[in-house]
Amino acid sequence: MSNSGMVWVVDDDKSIRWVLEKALQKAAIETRSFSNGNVLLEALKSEEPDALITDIRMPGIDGLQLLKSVQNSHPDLPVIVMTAHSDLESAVSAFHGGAFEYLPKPFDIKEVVEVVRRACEHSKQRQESIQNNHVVESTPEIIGAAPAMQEVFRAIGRLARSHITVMINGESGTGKELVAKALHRHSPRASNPFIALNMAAIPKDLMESELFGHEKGAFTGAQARRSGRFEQANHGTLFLDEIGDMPAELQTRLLRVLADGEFYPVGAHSSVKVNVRIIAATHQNLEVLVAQGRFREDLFHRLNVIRIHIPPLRDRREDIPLLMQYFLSKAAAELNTELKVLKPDAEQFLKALDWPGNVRQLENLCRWLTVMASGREIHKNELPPELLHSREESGGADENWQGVLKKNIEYQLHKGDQEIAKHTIPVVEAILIKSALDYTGGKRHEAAKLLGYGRNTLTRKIKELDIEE
Ligand SMILES: Nc1ncnc2c1ncn2[C@@H]1O[C@H](COP(=O)(O)OP(=O)(O)OP(=O)(O)O)[C@@H](O)[C@H]1O
Repeated sequence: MSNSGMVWVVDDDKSIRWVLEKALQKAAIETRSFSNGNVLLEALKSEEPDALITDIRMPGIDGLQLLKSVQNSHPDLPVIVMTAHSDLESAVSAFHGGAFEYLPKPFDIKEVVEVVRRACEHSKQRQESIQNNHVVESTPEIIGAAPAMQEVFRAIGRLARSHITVMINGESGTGKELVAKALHRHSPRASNPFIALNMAAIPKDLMESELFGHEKGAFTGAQARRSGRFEQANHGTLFLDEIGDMPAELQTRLLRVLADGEFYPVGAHSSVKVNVRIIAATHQNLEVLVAQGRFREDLFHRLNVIRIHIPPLRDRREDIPLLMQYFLSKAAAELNTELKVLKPDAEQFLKALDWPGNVRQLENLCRWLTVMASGREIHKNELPPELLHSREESGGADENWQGVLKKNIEYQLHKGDQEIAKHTIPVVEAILIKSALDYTGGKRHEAAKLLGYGRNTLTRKIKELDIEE
């Protein structure tokens, strides 16, 4: 089995198999495809992937039968079930049949990669914990030298040994879950479960039973009693990601559970008591949601006891090289290949990008580079084309004056201009002096000091360059 993750895909539709293969390979995940479930079940007798993606509707053995069969033979193998959106019934069955995740069609490729990666991670953690003979929560390091990250670390330290509710704010991929795990690990609950649930990833109809569990027969497909995440997190921590996506009725239920410490699973007649620490996270501005009447104010206040803000990556660019080094060595170890090294031109370029997907996007890029870059050293021109272009499209180069200057010089060269330095340097120098004079309100003495020129030099240059004051 590969270290990076091996996923088996079963779908009778060749084009879907092709799309999935391409997307997963690009994300450095190995794939093997099957056009029907029986062949896959046969292959499972001799080999085991990290995760399985199956369609629901297929000729021969269908997705749900396959799920059932795999559950019997390989109960710990994560199965991801794809289904058309209209098929809610089957989605409910899939979820409660024990599918790791359900993916509504038409699916978003990014989402597929994300879910598969999570499934592989899940598999790996389980294998590690089996090897170590006890359940271990993997303890990834949190990298961050930027002052804002140091502030986050201080907050984790100050909150250690506490049971207090925490709200984590930050864009997607900034590391909210990582911080939540760190809070858990440094709490008195560390030896009890950390359970994460992403409100944005679960179909609304399934959320209630996912959180609170259900009794046998509570609804179609509920063949047995199932404990909810609250119960699973008893004495531990429940991480509620994307809390802003929680529907109104559930907000009310959650508030009641937080107040009473007990709840009724769906279809149950007796209540369950739990002791759970809540850590909530969101990329949204909950105050705005409250003002719009989309989030309960009383629940907001209950959750918003302590707030930790994780800044987007573009606001802590100094961490980009550190994170890249960390992820490149992690990817090299995982993939059992040589460590790739970024050359300064590539690093400079990456440091200046905006990273809308934050740390997660950076991590994915490092995996991609580890697999795709041909040599040990990575130059700028070996970066994925979409990254190189994103900069041009967003006009990002304009924010970078060296880039603009470079383009201008290239243009002059192209035109066949002569004595380019002689023309360019005075222009740059004039901008330098003019800005300093504007800044000091025309005080030459101060401007000279700020620029590092002698007073006389500045006077001479003002004259030579014909700068108006
Ligand atoms: N400071 C960091 N150091 C090392 N790894 C990090 C850091 N921040 C994030 N990561 C990694 O980046 C990935 C995304 O982080 P995480 O899942 O915690 O983000 P998130 O904010 O919870 O995202 P989302 O809101 O989309 O769920 C994870 O693999 C995580 O381990």
